[in-house]
Amino acid sequence: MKQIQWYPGHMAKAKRLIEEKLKIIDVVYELVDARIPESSRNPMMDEITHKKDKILIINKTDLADPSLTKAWMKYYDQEQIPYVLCNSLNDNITQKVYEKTMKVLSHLHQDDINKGKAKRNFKAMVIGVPNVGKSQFINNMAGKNKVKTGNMPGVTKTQTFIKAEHDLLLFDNPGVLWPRFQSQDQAFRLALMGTIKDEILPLDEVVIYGIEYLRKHYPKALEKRYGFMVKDEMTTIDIIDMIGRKRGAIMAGNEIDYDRVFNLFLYDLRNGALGAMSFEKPQ
Ligand SMILES: Nc1nc2c(ncn2[C@@H]2O[C@H](COP(=O)(O)OP(=O)(O)OP(=O)(O)O)[C@@H](O)[C@H]2O)c(=O)[nH]1
Repeated sequence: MKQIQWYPGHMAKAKRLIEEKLKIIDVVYELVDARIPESSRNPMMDEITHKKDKILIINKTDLADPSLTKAWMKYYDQEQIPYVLCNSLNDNITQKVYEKTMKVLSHLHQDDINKGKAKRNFKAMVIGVPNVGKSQFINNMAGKNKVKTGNMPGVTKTQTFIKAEHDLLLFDNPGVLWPRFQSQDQAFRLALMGTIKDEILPLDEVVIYGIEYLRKHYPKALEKRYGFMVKDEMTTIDIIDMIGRKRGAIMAGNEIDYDRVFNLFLYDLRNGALGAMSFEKPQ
């Protein structure tokens, strides 16, 4: 596979906007996808946020493999990186995010007390690569449906400032950063999760990568979802063909409609229809 160069023009602008806003914020919520926690981090995060306090928000935990999530918790504990596990879609996350924020910012709180200042409302900013759930997280924290969400990379556009519960102040325009491509695996993982646009990598290669990964790590998931036995002698293409036949993705002449198979497989994978699974484990 050729080296992927991906640094869209608007990302340079996004970086500048983030740096501008950071001047007045107290803490960065760095959102990542629990299924690929490291691959969905941005390589320039530390450079952009300098010494700002950061909390890693490990989002979409409902879609991730619980045993691998445990391994990541151990890893981040060892690395002394403060984190919160979130399912922004269904859980009430405000309390735990608030508690972690107070813990991480206790030095600011103490400064205020020492200087005899009134308790301030901490200001937070959400930053993350596309499609990790930044808008959903903010909606959840805000307690009302204010931000538009969608399963398409790059939908977050509007800009306002909102008051979340517990008097936390949150920019409702999250900082969108580009993901990194340091290896082929990383690029494929990001493509599988819908973090990069489907046009960036060849869709057939992404789907083949996904099916081979599932076959190795979660073979039962394929069988359960599509209703056929994955036999040892089957090639990846055989599996794709079987999914097509089982799901009726057939064109005239009894040919498999590969575009439909690719799209339905990726839809299933990204939305948890194949079960909770993760695509990366700590090194
Ligand atoms: N299952 C599950 N889905 C989630 C969670 N958080 C967000 N989503 C879904 O993931 C998709 C992307 O969420 P968004 O909030 O639009 O993501 P974003 O990071 O703001 O995306 P961009 O605008 O592309 O930067 C949407 O379909 C959300 O409903 C979660 O914790 N669990």
